[in-house]
Amino acid sequence: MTTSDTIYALSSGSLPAGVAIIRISGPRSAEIGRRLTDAPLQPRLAHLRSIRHPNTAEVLDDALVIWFPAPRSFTGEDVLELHCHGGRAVVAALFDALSVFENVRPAEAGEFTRRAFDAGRLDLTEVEGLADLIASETETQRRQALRQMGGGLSEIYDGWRSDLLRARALIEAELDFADEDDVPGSVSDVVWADVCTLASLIEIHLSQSRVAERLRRGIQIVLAGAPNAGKSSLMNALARRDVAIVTEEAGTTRDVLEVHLDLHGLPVTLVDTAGIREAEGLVEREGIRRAREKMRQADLILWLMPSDEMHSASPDDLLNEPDVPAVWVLRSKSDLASPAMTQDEPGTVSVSTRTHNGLEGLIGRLGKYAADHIALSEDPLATRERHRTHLEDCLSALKRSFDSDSKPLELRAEDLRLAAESLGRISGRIDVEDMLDVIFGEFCIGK
Ligand SMILES: Nc1nc2c(ncn2[C@@H]2O[C@H](COP(=O)(O)OP(=O)(O)OP(=O)(O)O)[C@@H](O)[C@H]2O)c(=O)[nH]1
Ligand SMILES: [K+]
Ligand SMILES: [Mg+2]
Repeated sequence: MTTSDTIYALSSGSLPAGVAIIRISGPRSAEIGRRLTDAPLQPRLAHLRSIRHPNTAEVLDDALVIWFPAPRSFTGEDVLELHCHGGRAVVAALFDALSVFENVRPAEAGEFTRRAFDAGRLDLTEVEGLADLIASETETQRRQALRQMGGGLSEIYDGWRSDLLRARALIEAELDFADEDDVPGSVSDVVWADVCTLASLIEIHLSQSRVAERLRRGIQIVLAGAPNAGKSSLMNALARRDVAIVTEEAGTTRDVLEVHLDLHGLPVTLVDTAGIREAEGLVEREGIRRAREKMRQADLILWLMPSDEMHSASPDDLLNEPDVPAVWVLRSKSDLASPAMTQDEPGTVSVSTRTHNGLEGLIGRLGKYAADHIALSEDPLATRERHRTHLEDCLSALKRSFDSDSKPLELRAEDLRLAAESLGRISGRIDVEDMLDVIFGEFCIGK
C-alpha cells in the first residue's frame, strides 16, 4: 500500500439509499473519469453522465459526476465523485469497474482524511473536529465540533506558540549580545512577565476543558441499585423505547446497556447496569463488577430504592470511595408506596414507570443538571485528553522557565522551546507520527 495508490470508497451512508456517493482520490482519478464517462469534465461542476464499464462499455448507471482537480479538493489530490443510484448492485458494479484499473484500490478507514492531513489541508485538531462532527448527535456537539473543524482551536494554540517562539528569540538575542556577568536586562523582564501571563491564560483554558470534554462525550448518567429496583424499566421509560429486558426476576440485567439521549440539545448517555448484590453466579458477578466500574466513571448516579421496601439497599458503600460522582436517590415504583411512606424525604425524587408519576419532573431535573455541567463556551476549548496532556506539558515547562531566576538563561530559553513544542504537538505541526493511527482509526471507511 502506498500513497501513490488511487483509493475509492462509498462515502455516503448504508445501502440501499436514494443516492450513493463514491469518492475516488489519487493520481489515476482523471483517467478513471475519462474512461467511465466519455465526454470531458469541467472542474467542480456537476455533469449528468452514463457510467460505462471500462472493459465492456456496458452502461452501469446514470450518475452525477463531479471532478475536483488537485489541489482544490478535500484530500488535496485529484478527486472524482460519482453520485449514483444507491442500490447495492449499482455500487457493486461501479466498484467492479474501478477494480479494473491498476494501482486503484478500496480506501482504508480514515484514509481520505489522512491524505488531507498529509497535504496540509487540515491540521490535527481540525481532523478531530471533523471526526466529532460526523459523530455528533446533538446540536451543542455539532456546534462545538464545527468550530474546532474550522480551525478555532489551532488558531489559539498557534498564536500562543508563536508568542513563545518570539519570547525565546528575544532571550537568545540578549544572550548573544550581553556580557557574561551582565544581569538580564529590561527586555527579558518584559519577556518573563509575558510568559507568566500566558501561563495563566493556559491555566484558565485548561480549567474549562473538562466541560468541553463532557460535551464531546455526553454526560454519563448511571442507573444503579439493588436487583429489581426498577432500573431497566426506568431506562426504557426515559429512552421511550424497549431497550432493556424487564422481568420480575431479580438479576435480569447483566450486561451494561447504553442509550444516547438528547436533552434540549445536550448529550446524555444513560447507562443501565446489573443490580448490586452478593451474587452466586459467575455471569451475574461479572455484571456487578461492570456495574461498579460504570458507577465509578459516571458523572451522576441515579440510585433506585423501591418505594414498597422499607429497608432497601442504600448507596452508602459507594460513598466511602474517594472521588465519588454525584448520587441522586430515587424512590422507584412510587405507585406501590404505602400511605405511611408517601411523604418524601427531602432531596429524594419519586417516580413510577407504571403510572408515569414523577417522570416529567425527573427529565426536567436531568436536563437542568446537564445544562449546569455542560457550559457552552463561545471560545474554542480543548475537547480531548490528548489536548489536555500537551497543554499540561506546556504549562509545566513554562513554570520551570520562570520559577527560578537563578537558572542560566540558556536553560530557561530551552524551557520555552519545550513549551512551544508541546503546543505544536496539539495541532500536529511537530512530530506526532505515533498518534496518527489512533486519530485516523476513529473514522469510518469513506472519510
Ligand atoms: N408497580 C411497579 N412495578 C414496577 C415499576 N418499575 C418496575 N416494576 C417492576 O419491577 C420488576 C423489576 O423491574 P426491572 O426494571 O427489571 O428492575 P431492574 O432493577 O432492572 O432489575 P435487575 O435488572 O434484575 O437488577 C418488574 O416486574 C417490573 O415490571 C413501577 O414503577 N411500578
Ligand atoms: K428484574
Ligand atoms: Mg435490569
